[in-house]
Amino acid sequence: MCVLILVWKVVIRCKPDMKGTVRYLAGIAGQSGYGSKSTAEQVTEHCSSLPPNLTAIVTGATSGIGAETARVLAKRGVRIVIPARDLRKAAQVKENIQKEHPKAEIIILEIDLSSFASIKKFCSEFLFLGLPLNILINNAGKFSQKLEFSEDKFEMTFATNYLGHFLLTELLLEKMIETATQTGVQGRIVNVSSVIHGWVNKDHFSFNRMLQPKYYNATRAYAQSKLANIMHANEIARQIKERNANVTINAVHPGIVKTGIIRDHKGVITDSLFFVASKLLKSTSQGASTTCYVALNSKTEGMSGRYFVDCNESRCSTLANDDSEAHKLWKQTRALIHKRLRAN
Ligand SMILES: NC(=O)c1ccc[n+]([C@@H]2O[C@H](COP(=O)([O-])OP(=O)(O)OC[C@H]3O[C@@H](n4cnc5c(N)ncnc54)[C@H](O)[C@@H]3O)[C@@H](O)[C@H]2O)c1
Repeated sequence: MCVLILVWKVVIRCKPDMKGTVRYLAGIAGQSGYGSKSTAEQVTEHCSSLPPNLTAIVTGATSGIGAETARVLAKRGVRIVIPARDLRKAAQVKENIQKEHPKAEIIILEIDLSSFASIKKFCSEFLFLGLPLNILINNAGKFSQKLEFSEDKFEMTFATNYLGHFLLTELLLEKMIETATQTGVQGRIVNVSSVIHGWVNKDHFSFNRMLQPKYYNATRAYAQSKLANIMHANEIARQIKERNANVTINAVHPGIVKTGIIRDHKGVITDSLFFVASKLLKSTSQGASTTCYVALNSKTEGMSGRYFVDCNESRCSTLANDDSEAHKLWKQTRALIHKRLRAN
């Protein structure tokens, strides 16, 4: 019974379109030819002759979906930059990838995405290397069980998942546009969101309350940050289009994947329930497929400001699709971050 409720909550309630739900549960491929069972390797199979010297930054690549994304992109010949808090874990990921692909070029740099100062330092260090930047995967994610505040005094889940990636994208966007202009290769940004963004309605979407909530609800904070990830992608896509630049930005839901973030979500999933429910979850390779599809597959070239699930374009919530709300959120976020940076 519990498992049925969990499936109902996570899969059915979160999926705005029933056709997508049926396709997901049955593992049927969608229009793209890929579906919920496709792996990251399968969706990048045709990418063996990519342009040389491609560089990707993959946040949160020390575990789960990010580690698999980094592995598969490296396998296709992309140079990988791993921004990591835990340098030992990053070194382990690098070693694992290079065991499989000895020629893989992996660079590790320190970052804490919940700290503006750390993000600025990472970006200066990366830009100092003089490398091109073709792909940015905003994948790192946090699901804080209790109310915690970041170094900059913002709620931790929102700070890590949204504010951090907002600043990272802002500081790297010009480099991506410059690389795309010089090489003629389209730059691609992927914001890893979640279907759970649909749980947030307009009443709960107050910027100030998200930064410093009075009554903390872990699931709501996570859902808000994931909604903000989609709105960020939509707004930046609009701005890039206005500039006529050759960079795309999209948001993805990776599926419900067997990773640390799900295991840590004890509020909904107890240990025994996790064991049963894990049989229904995607593997990390399936979980990384939509990110890799949007980051590398030729079928997504030129697509921007879209939302993908199971390697197919999908519908996101009405609020996530609201252009004026997205612009408002972008303005508020930018003002807040710059005020904080000036004060530091
Ligand atoms: N697993 C799922 O079912 C699921 C579903 C929907 C969305 N997602 C999203 O997928 C992404 C990847 O998560 P995952 O499932 O692989 O979980 P995970 O816990 O294995 O990976 C999260 C990664 O983010 C990194 N990270 C967290 N806080 C950080 C910080 N302050 N600075 C730098 N790095 C930080 C962690 O070190 C880790 O490498 C997340 O954005 C998550 O919200 C996951």
